[in-house]
Amino acid sequence: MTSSVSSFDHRKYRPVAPIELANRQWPDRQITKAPLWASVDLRDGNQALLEPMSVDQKKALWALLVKVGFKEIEVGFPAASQPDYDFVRWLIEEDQIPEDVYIQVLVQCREHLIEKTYQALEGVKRAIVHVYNSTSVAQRERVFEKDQAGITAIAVQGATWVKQYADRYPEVDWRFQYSPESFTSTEVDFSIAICEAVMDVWQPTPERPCILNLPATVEIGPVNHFADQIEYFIRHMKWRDCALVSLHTHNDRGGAAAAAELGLMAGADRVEGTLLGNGERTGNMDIVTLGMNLYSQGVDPELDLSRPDEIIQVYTQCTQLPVHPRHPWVGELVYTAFSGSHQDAISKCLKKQQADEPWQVAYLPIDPHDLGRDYQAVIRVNSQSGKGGMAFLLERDHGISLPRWMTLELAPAVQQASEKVSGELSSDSIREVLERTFICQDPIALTGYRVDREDAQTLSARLSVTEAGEARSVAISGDGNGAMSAFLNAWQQHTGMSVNIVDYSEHALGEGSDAIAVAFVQLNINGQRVSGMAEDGDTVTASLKAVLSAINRASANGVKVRFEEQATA
Ligand SMILES: CC(=O)SCCNC(=O)CCNC(=O)[C@H](O)C(C)(C)COP(=O)(O)OP(=O)(O)OC[C@H]1O[C@@H](n2cnc3c(N)ncnc32)[C@H](O)[C@@H]1OP(=O)(O)O
Ligand SMILES: CC(C)C(=O)C(=O)O
Repeated sequence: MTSSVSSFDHRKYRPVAPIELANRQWPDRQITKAPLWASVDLRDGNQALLEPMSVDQKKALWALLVKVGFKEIEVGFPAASQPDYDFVRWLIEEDQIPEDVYIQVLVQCREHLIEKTYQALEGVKRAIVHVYNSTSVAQRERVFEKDQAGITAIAVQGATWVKQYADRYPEVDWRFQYSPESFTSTEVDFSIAICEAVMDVWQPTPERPCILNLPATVEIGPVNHFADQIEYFIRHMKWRDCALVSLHTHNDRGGAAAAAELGLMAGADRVEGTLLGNGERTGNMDIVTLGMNLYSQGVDPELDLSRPDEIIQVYTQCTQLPVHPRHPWVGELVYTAFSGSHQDAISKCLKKQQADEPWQVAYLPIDPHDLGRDYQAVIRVNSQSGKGGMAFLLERDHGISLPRWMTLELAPAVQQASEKVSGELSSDSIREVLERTFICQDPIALTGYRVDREDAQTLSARLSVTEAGEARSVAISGDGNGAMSAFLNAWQQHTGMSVNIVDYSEHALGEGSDAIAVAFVQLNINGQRVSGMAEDGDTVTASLKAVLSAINRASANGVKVRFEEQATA
C-alpha cells in the first residue's frame, strides 16, 4: 500500500524572526482611553470589493461614518479612479465635510499621481495626504528590484512632492501621512530609518506632527510579535513627539483587532480600520470590534456604536457583503443562548442584575440593550435548550411562572416538540406545548360546584364523565379544611382512589377584572406522581380543574377511575 503525497507541507514556511526587545513594556500596560480613529472604509474597504462602490454608495457610507463620529476618514485614492475623484470633488464642492473632520486621500510616490491628488483636493479646507511605498524584503527584491537605499529614495522623493504641491495651497490645513507598506514584513530598523528620512523632509513639530502609519499589510505573525515591532519602533525612533504612530492591521490570521489592541498597549496613538472589517483578503481591522472591546472594559470608545443595526444596514447596502450572524458584538445571534445551562444562568443573573451596579451576567459580556438589542433575542429554545430557557420565555412573554417541578416535567415535551420541527420554538409554541400536555379535561370535566362554609368546608361538585363516547353526570361531595381538600375527600369517597397533593401553585395571569388564574398541581395517585394544570377566571375553579387534569392524565396512563353507583347524579 502506498500513501498519497500531500501538498500540505509546513516546511514551505518560516516563522517570523523574534524582535530583540529587552524588558518589553507592553504586556504590563492597559488601554485606558480610545485611540485616534481613522476610517479607511471608503478606500481600503472599497478597493477590496468585487464591485467598488458607486458615488451614491460612497455618499451613504460617508454619512454613516460622520454620524458614528470619525474625525479622520480616508475617502479614496482620487488619482486612481474617476468615482474616487468625483466623490472627493462632491465632498468639497457640496461643502459636505464638517469643520472637525479631516478627509484623507491615498497616493503612491509618483509625481503625476500626486499632482492629480492635489487637483482633486482643490478648495479643501483641511486634509491628510497619505503617501506610501512598499518596504518589505520581498517587495524590495522581487517587485521593485531595489536595495534599501533605492526604496528610501522613492519614499523621500514622494514625501518631497507631497510637500511641494501642498506648499502651493498655503491656506489649507495640510497634514501628511507616510506608510512603509508591508511594515510587518520589513526589518524594523529599516522601517525606522525610512520613516525618519520622510520626517526629515516634512520637518514635523510637536504642534504639527506627521502621521507614521505602520501597516500589517499582510498579517504574517502572531499578535505579540506585532506588539514587539511597534514597541521597538517607538522606543528607537527619533522625534517621537513629532509623529502620531498609527496602526493599520489586516486580518489574515484572524488577529487584526488583537494586534491593534496590543499595538496600542505598545504605545501607538492612532488606529485605522473599517466598520465590520471589510477590506483586502480577510479584511481590515474591524473598528466596531475594537471599539466594543474597549467599551466592554469600561473605556469610552468615543465613537457612537450604539446602533449596530443601522451600521449593518448601510454596510451591506454599500459593500453587498453579508454580516456573519456570529460577528463579534453585533451579529444577529451573539446575544442568543440556545443551550440549557446558559439559558438557566442568564435568566437567574438577569433577575438579580440591578440597574446601578456593574454588569454581571453570565454568558453576556455586555448588556444587549446598549446596542439596541433586547432580551427578546437573548433566550431562544431549540432541542439543545433546557428548562431554564423555556421557563424564562413563558414568564417573560406570557406571565406564566412555572413551579420548578412543573418545569422539570415540561422540559422533555418541549424538547420533543422542537426535535419534531427540527428548529426553534417560539414562546407561543412553548405555551401551546404546556397547555396541550398538562390541561386535560377529558374524560372527566368539572361542570359545577358549590362550597358550604361552616366549621370546615363541604364541597359538592358535578362532573361530566365520558365513557365510550357517552357523557353522564356524576355528583360527588366531601369535607375538608379548604375547597381542594374537600374535593379530594369527595373524590376518595366516591372512587376509592387515594389521591394526595404533593405540590400546588397558583397565580394570576394579567391584571384587574381581566385577570385569570392559572393553577398547577402535582398529585400522588396510587403512589404515582402526576401533574396537571388549568386556567380559569375563578381561582378555586382553576385549582379543582388542575386536579382533574392530573387525574385525567393518570387515567390516560392506565390508572382506572370507577365511580360508585350512588354517585351518579
Ligand atoms: C496595500 C495597499 O492597499 S496599497 C494601495 C493599493 N491600492 C491601489 O493600488 C488601488 C488604486 N491603484 C490603481 O488603480 C493603480 O495602481 C494606479 C492607477 C494608481 C496606477 O496604475 P499604473 O500606473 O498602471 O501602475 P501600477 O499600479 O500597475 O503600478 C506599477 C508601477 O508603480 C510602481 N509603484 C507601485 N507602488 C508604488 C508606490 N507606492 N510608489 C511609487 N511607485 C509605485 C511600481 O513599481 C510599478 O512601476 P513600473 O511600472 O516602473 O514597474
Ligand atoms: C496603504 C497601506 C496603509 C495599506 O493599505 C496597507 O498596507 O494595507
